[in-house]
Amino acid sequence: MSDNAVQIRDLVKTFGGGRSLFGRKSNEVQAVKGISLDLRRGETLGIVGESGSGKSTLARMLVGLEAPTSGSMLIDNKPWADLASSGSRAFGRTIQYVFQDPVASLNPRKTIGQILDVPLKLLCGHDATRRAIRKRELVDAVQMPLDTLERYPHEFSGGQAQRIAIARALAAEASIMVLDEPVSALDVSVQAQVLLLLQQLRDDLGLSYLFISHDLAVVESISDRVAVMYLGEVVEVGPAAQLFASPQHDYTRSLIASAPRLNPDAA
Ligand SMILES: Nc1ncnc2c1ncn2[C@@H]1O[C@H](COP(=O)(O)OP(=O)(O)OP(=O)(O)O)[C@@H](O)[C@H]1O
Repeated sequence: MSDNAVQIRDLVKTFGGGRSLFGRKSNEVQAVKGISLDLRRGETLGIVGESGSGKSTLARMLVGLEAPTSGSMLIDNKPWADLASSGSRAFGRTIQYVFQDPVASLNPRKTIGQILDVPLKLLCGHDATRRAIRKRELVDAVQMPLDTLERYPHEFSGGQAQRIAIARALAAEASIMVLDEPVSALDVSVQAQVLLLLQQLRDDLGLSYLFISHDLAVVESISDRVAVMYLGEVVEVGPAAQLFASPQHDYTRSLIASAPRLNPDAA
């Protein structure tokens, strides 16, 4: 048994490279190039890097939406391949994904109660009575009023919709969450509230977060440790305060230098 929530070793993901119908070889893109990384239990590990550095590909592999080309992953001590062979239900019970665009991630034709019913029924197998109790607990956990359950996604602001998406992720009772730019679509004041909620939930429920963002200020504020990705590799990983105060890698230094809110000289 490992003490880590997630253990990643020599992970590679290559796209393309196959032959088209006309026999032409498509260009190969190595989106993830041999990453080894641990997410410790109870921590928030920030992942930063510019667009195209492979952050989302890494996230998608972790939650089973994409298969690795090679390497290994242990998620809550379960080998990735075992989760994949057990189907999406096994992934859903182990690791949950929260996306950037909360409104688009919620089915517009269903009430929030019906949306929360899906994981409660399919992943947890709860009966109607138990589901009704859990739904109340979930909206309460994300500090939304009870009548949320009867309303539709379009009735909520971006920040409220992200709280609901977080409630849906909590429904599965997985202890690991991959948060892919979860506050990037929100106003700064709303961002702070959602980040605070995420921190409270992590501490109260003993969750572990992999927190992906372009926004270094957000990552610095929420992360215990930070990993910096560049062209599919992790070039630096360390405690957040240390990494931002004395970055070791040239790429980390240039990333910090170009972030206005972290570097007053750049503004
Ligand atoms: N399905 C795919 N097919 C082909 N190439 C892909 C696919 N998904 C990602 N890529 C490529 O892999 C590389 C990494 O992309 P990825 O989306 O993981 O980066 P990212 O750091 O998450 O970027 P962003 O912050 O813009 O989301 C890019 O070059 C991208 O074009």
